[in-house]
Amino acid sequence: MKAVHFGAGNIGRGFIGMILSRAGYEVTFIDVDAALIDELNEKQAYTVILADESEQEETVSNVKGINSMTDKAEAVAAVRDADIITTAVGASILPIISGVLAEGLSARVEAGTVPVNVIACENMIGGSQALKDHVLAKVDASLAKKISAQVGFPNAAVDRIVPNQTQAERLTVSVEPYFEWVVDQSMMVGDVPEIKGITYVPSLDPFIERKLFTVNTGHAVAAYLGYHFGYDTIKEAMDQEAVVTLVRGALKETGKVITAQYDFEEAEHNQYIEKILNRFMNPYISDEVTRVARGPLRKLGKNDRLVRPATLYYQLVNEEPTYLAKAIAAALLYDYTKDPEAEELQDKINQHGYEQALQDVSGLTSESPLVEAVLKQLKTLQG
Ligand SMILES: NC(=O)C1=CN([C@@H]2O[C@H](COP(=O)(O)OP(=O)(O)OC[C@H]3O[C@@H](n4cnc5c(N)ncnc54)[C@H](O)[C@@H]3O)[C@@H](O)[C@H]2O)C=CC1
Ligand SMILES: O=P(O)(O)OC[C@H]1O[C@](O)(CO)[C@@H](O)[C@@H]1O
Repeated sequence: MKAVHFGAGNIGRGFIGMILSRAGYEVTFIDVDAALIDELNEKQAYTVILADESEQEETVSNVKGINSMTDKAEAVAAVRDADIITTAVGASILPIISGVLAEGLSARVEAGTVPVNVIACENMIGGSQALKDHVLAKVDASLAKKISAQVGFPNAAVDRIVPNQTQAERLTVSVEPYFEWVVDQSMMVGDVPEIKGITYVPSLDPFIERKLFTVNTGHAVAAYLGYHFGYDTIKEAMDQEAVVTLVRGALKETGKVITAQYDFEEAEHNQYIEKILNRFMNPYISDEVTRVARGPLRKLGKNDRLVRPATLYYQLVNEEPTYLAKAIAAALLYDYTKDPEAEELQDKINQHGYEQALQDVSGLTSESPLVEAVLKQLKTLQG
């Protein structure tokens, strides 16, 4: 059985590749990082270490790599012949990988082979569907019809904290013990592969929103406020009672939105929140605030982890989401110069001011009460 995974980075090696290899797949990583691909091909295995007191090590074997920059034809052929295809490249890279996917899937459906599923494992709502849209936009109408019939793009939620790595051995990756991979079965085609570690559900909405608006919202709040208060890592930020109070406050707000919409019990959801706060405090993980805060333009987007739950809070709870508004204000202050999106955000703010910049990146209009709430919180943060 052959798996093709786009993105041999932290989550690609530390989570998705590991699960697929454990399930008996030969895993081919497609990436653009030449040195990483060379090393994967040389060693054909790598180590995953659990970030807890056990420091348990697992060898992930039966893996290889293809550099899609230099060996595009090989990447296309791997897609054509795969039994399952996954991605973890970052939301903004999905349009870029859709070219190789479109060519490989076109060759596949023309040859009339068995159906296949493509699962985007990115932190976003509707990731696989978005990837499908990019792929279909690259082929003619007849191929689009065949691909739609023979290729499933089931949306997924993936949860495991894998920080940037500082291992001496480049391929080695340290990961938190916890993981969850949930896939929307209703969007799949053909036989559903039995893969230990994947949970198939009839509808993904409750799971992706619970995950994105708890794990990712909470992490983003800790990162933007942590950065604002001068901390380097999530752990350092979460060692401050004041930061924990702000993160917990934001998660209580998103919790109200989640339990108002979906069938999660409030008490059970509160336990989920506390478990996640503990994961952020894992002393065996050193996670830079700048990794978790990366891409503030994306993270301030209309459907992303901060603005969407804050907007829903007005609609479903009918109150002002003060903690989320503070986190959005902190995101607007995020000026890390090595992050191109932070640079672009600060340029926008310098040119047009906070209010206009917020509206531009979030799609909120001047009538939205959230804009005023954020500006109010901005003043408190700026002292
Ligand atoms: N690190 C984490 O804890 C988690 C990350 N995710 C999601 O997984 C995705 C990847 O995140 P990370 O693994 O942390 O990032 P990463 O930066 O470690 O890995 C991304 C990989 O994609 C590769 N890449 C870039 N452009 C490419 C292209 N055109 N074709 C093929 N590969 C390309 C990069 O070279 C890199 O190896 C993101 O969407 C993230 O939100 C989801 C859950 C957890
Ligand atoms: O990958 P993104 O969406 O930029 O954000 C970083 C996120 O990745 C994670 O490490 C895993 O989901 C989160 O903890 C964090 O919110």
